Amino acid sequence: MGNRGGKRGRGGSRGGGRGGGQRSIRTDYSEVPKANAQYEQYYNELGLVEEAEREDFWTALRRELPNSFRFTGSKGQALPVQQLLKDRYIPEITSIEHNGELVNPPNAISWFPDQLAWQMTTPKSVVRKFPPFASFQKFLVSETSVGNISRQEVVSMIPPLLMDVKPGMTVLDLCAAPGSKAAQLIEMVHGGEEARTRKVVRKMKMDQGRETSPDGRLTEEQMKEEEQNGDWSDDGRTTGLLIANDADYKRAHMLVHQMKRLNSPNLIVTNHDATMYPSIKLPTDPIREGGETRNRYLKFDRILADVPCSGDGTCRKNVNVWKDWNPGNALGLFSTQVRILVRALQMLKVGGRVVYSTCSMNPVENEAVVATAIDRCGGMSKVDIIDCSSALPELKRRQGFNDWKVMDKQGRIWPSWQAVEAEKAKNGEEGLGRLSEFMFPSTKRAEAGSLDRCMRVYGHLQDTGAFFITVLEKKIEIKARPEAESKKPEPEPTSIMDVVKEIEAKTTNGSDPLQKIEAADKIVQPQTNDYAEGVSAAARQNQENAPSSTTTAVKREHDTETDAAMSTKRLKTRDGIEVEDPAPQGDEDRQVHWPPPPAAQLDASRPETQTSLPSPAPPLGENQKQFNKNKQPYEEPFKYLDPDQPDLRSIYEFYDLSPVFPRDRFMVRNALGHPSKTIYYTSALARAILTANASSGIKFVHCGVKMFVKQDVQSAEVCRWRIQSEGLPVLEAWVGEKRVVRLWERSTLRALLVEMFPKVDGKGWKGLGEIGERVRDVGMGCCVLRVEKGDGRDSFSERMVLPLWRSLHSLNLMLPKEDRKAMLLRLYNEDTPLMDHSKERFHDSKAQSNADIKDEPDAIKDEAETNADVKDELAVKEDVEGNVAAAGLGEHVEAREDGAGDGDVEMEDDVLSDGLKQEEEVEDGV
Ligand SMILES: C[S@@+](CC[C@H](N)C(=O)[O-])C[C@H]1O[C@@H](n2cnc3c(N)ncnc32)[C@H](O)[C@@H]1O
Repeated sequence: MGNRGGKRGRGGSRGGGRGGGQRSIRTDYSEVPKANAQYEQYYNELGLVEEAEREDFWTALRRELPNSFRFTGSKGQALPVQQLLKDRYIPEITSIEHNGELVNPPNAISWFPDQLAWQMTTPKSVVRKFPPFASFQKFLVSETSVGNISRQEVVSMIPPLLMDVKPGMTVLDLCAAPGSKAAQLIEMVHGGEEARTRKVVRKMKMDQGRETSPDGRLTEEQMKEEEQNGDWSDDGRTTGLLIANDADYKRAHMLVHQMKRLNSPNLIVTNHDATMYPSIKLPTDPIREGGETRNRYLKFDRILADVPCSGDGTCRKNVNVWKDWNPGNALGLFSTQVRILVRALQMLKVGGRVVYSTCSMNPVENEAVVATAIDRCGGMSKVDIIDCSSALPELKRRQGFNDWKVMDKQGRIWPSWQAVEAEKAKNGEEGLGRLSEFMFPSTKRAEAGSLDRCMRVYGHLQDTGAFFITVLEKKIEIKARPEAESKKPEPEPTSIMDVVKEIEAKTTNGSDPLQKIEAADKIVQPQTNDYAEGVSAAARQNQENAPSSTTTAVKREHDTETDAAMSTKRLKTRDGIEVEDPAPQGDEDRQVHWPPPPAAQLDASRPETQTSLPSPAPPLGENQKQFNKNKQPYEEPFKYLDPDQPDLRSIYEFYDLSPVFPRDRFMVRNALGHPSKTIYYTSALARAILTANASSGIKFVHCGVKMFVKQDVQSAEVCRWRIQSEGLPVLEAWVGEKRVVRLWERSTLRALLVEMFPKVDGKGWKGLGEIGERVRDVGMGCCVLRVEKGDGRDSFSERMVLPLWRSLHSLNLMLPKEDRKAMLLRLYNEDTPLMDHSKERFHDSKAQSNADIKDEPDAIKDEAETNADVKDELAVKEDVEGNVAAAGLGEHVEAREDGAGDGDVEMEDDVLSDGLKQEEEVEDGV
């Protein structure tokens, strides 16, 4: 069920739904009774599927969910991994017998592009435990941990596909944790990037006469043609952005963990309540510099609202749905879902798309939400439902409902709001309090008759979970009515001129009391507290149960942020009523979000310059942690380095970094802005956003790819900053030849993977084969190891780039151990133990000569540093746990005791890089 926070919502669950990390404890699926009278009665009476399909529908829902996974499409390296599945594991799996029958191998999902998504009928629980699957299971786990595979439920892959994301777009995922769809979205944002940047570099080298015969042989004309089609403005790097958000602090950090595998400099993670997601400021338009500065706000090309929901479509995986399903779950979430969708539509560009999705089958959480949100935004002339019936042609689906009934929390089923009102008048409100008019179909609303363009996917159609998806397009700028007004007829259109005329007509002599300006009411409707009793009750409950403890804090922060955003676009009438200044509406560079999110209470009396923004965290002493009023640790600020900063200059020089590579995107995360341990890199747009919103109160929890990490060195000539493997794909093409080592033979790489510190001094280099001489001469410090493609038997079919460290006596491939193991398995089908002879050598050398002993300890430290990521993850875990402890979230315990979902607790363990457990987290991707 959706993350409703409150007593049980934070980590607990009352259903099997999604939204709060709730998942069933690992229970034997077959042992759980799969019956729930209300669940079955409601959906049968609703006619969710036709009579003839009903049995198939319920039979599928009672069967354990098949296993599914997806290859990372944007990573060149993921494609050979996909090939490996076909060549090595499928033949292996087809020979396995389980329960006396041969196992069905994984099949590519027909409607997913490029055979990147796969499904197998054998449930995950069997693959995990049955010994003959051990090597396949190891493959899945290790490739998942390095980002080549994502374990994701099949139906969860649909919404991102329908978003039609193109590289260069700005995308927002409002409810993103644990991040399976966000991972899909960031892959799309990076689509084609690897090939583009390689082409740009090749062309540059050709222009400089350094490369005459490029592989790929792109002619000038071809380059020009491609340039017109792709995202080439930043030398082929994608200029797009994904902001992935989750209201739950702990889950936002899980999201970071999940997304980090994909190493994107174009990703920002935030931690806000999506119902009042703050407007994100952009840097002031340079054209206006020197003149009047006007605020600009980011609007998005694509937004995903994969909202918290009751999750009753996940009963094939979350067995608790059967036990816990009750109609109140959906009724209580309706209001939050509407608010999230309306806020998404407000932040969308005209012409942009919002995809609304749930894994619930209940029309109250689906069609009713879509209809209400469209209605609040002014109807279908403003927001249209896109007909996706011809998209993903092989995907079997059903149309959305134009008509439905609603089950109240006592299990009575109501055909219409009128029937509810009649019952209320006759017998009182008992059991009807949560119902609202907006949960029912209405022939009066503009969307009537169009809801069949919504998309429903059921379990029996292609052996999956169930999902609801709707694609909305914003036709023109909207002014969403606040909830309080939704029941009222739309006010007559009016303009600021009417207000001005009325003010003039009512000019007073100074002693008269100020009079009310009627025309202003048509622009700004006075807010009342409830727009429908039922909804307000649900809204109140949602407010109480708001996810995590962020809500109150966000509200304050957001109020002021919104205030600031609004201040330039509002006029104040003489009686103190604020009205909208229509002029800026037409002004293209002002991104106006109107009205403010419903919960934001604007304080009109506050002068524009005065804010109550959360004060930045005071400077911390080492190892000190400071907590905000919600007992969450302050996030370290994001500080960009001056391109001429001395550490950066030493980096440019040592690596002979091309001057073309941008130098103003390096960032550190500490209040002083000093490069002390790690230097990150972000895209230009991410930089613009982090800088423009540095003191806005927006809670940015992650941005940037680790590019350089500080390292002890053995000589003053060696750069103290080594290239981190995450950042290497972005940087490698721009590193000068003097720090590049090339490798062609499989056997050479194998030796570097197995032996952690092969010897290079003395005659040691001779044992390193083709790279021996080069590494002997390259000079100490970090280098780029380029693994090149070739045609021979001992050649590679894929190109790879890895960071290498040359120390005084040895070499070290700077990869975490999990990555080494994953590569050994992928490239050599080996589970060989890694060898580390450095300690023995260190002791030998210590016995022989003191002069030498500096080297190996440093090398050992290198390795420890190589695992800095693992350490960082532990730090995240500490933060997360600190937060949990500080906030006193006893709910986790309660959730465990009552046998409901303990997903969050389980997921924390995942952060410990325990491959098997990690797999569990990804499994949560619905
Ligand atoms: C269904 S899950 C999202 C799954 C995710 N899109 C994925 O594909 O992995 C819903 C998420 O919404 C978050 N959430 C709940 N209420 C929210 C709110 N008001 N604003 C933002 N996020 C919220 C929950 O913490 C939960 O992580």
